[in-house]
Amino acid sequence: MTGGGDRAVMDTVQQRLAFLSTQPFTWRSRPGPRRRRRPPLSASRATVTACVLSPDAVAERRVRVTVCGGGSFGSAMAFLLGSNGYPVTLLVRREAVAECINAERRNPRYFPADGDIRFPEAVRATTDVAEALRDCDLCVHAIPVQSSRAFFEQQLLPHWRPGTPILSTAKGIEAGTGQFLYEVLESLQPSHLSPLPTAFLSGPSFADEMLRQLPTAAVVAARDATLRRALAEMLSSSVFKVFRSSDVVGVEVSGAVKNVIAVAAGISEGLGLGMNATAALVTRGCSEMRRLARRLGARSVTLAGLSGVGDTFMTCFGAQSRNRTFGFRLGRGEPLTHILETSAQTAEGVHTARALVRRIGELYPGYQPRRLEMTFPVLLSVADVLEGGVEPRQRLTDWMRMPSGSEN
Ligand SMILES: NC(=O)C1=CN([C@@H]2O[C@H](COP(=O)(O)OP(=O)(O)OC[C@H]3O[C@@H](n4cnc5c(N)ncnc54)[C@H](O)[C@@H]3O)[C@@H](O)[C@H]2O)C=CC1
Ligand SMILES: O=C(CO)COP(=O)(O)O
Repeated sequence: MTGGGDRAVMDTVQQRLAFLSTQPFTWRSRPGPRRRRRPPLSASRATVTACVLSPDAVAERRVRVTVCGGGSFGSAMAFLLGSNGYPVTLLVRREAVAECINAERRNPRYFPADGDIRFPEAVRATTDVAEALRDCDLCVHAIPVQSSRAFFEQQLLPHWRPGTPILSTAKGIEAGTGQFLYEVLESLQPSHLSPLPTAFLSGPSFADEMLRQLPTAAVVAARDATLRRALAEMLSSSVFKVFRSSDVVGVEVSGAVKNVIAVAAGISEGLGLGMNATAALVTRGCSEMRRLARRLGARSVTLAGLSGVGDTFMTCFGAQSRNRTFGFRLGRGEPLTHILETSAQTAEGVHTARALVRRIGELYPGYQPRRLEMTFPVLLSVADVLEGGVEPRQRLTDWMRMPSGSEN
């Protein structure tokens, strides 16, 4: 900026900034047309319970946490909450894993043997579910979706103290029922006990990066404002930034659907179709995610947030994503059964893609199959490919030939 006009502009800007810095900041909402907020469908049906995590207990680190599931994300959650000073019990399935965690402070399967990552002293492990849940004030659920209902019914609920909040981190749809995990939890509301206070954590958060204490941001969704505030405070640290949301449906639907889009992105890369095709699939997949989630009552802003496009971008383009890797191997021509047999960890998108076919059919009852295919081409194509009925490349060719109207 050298001209006199530019200098005048700069002077004005500086004067304005100097003026503003002397004024107390007050937020005034701009008058505008009144918007009617539509509550998420199931929010209106849900019972909101009082939060049992008192601000004092949170601030004084007195909340006793039990993390169910000693896989990669359960370990990352135990590490995060233990590092934040809360006493954590990690419920694992194998005695040898519990012993290694207690003796060496590392999970033998997920912590590099030669690395220096160690659980803080606040974390201890057990295989005994009764012991793990006995004095628990907060239960963090990190077990894959397909095993969740059986775990809740057979292990968690018999030992659950009424009122103890459950924070779910699993992302997917139950194959047998077509239910998202928030719906599974709603369906389990024990009538003889007080309702389950539930919350959901989602967002772009690879477990491995959390263990290496790399900066991560996520969103915690709950219908109870006190619960989400307490959880956000417990989880937040200098490397873990937590946003809050009341849109449980949006956070849960996007967290599940992004795994299917990641399988599509992986297939595209495995086929060597190039970044143009992959970016197009991911973008259109996000439109389908938005359409489906809105149908279920989600808010658009959630789908544009961390659990929506944020996690979708990371999972679709991050090399360590298991869903993307699954799709990549499929695109390279490996048989599905072989990939399933040799995948050590959970790729939730596989079951979720198949369950979505049923769920989409239920949500759009008047639609003919062809119309559904035009409405959800990416999501339904992944299911078709996984069912083995169609070659991935053929599906993409079909999609390219479909009429494309306005972008929405
Ligand atoms: N790994 C990651 O970066 C992230 C994973 N998630 C979600 O967290 C959930 C769990 O994923 P991961 O920990 O990555 O999977 P994982 O495959 O690493 O581990 C799953 C763990 O669950 C345990 N498990 C399975 N069935 C069980 C049962 N019936 N009872 C007790 N334990 C059981 C297994 O023993 C295993 O330790 C998934 O829904 C995933 O989408 C969410 C965010 C990030
Ligand atoms: O959900 C995840 C990170 O947010 C993990 O994705 P993957 O299960 O594809 O590895």
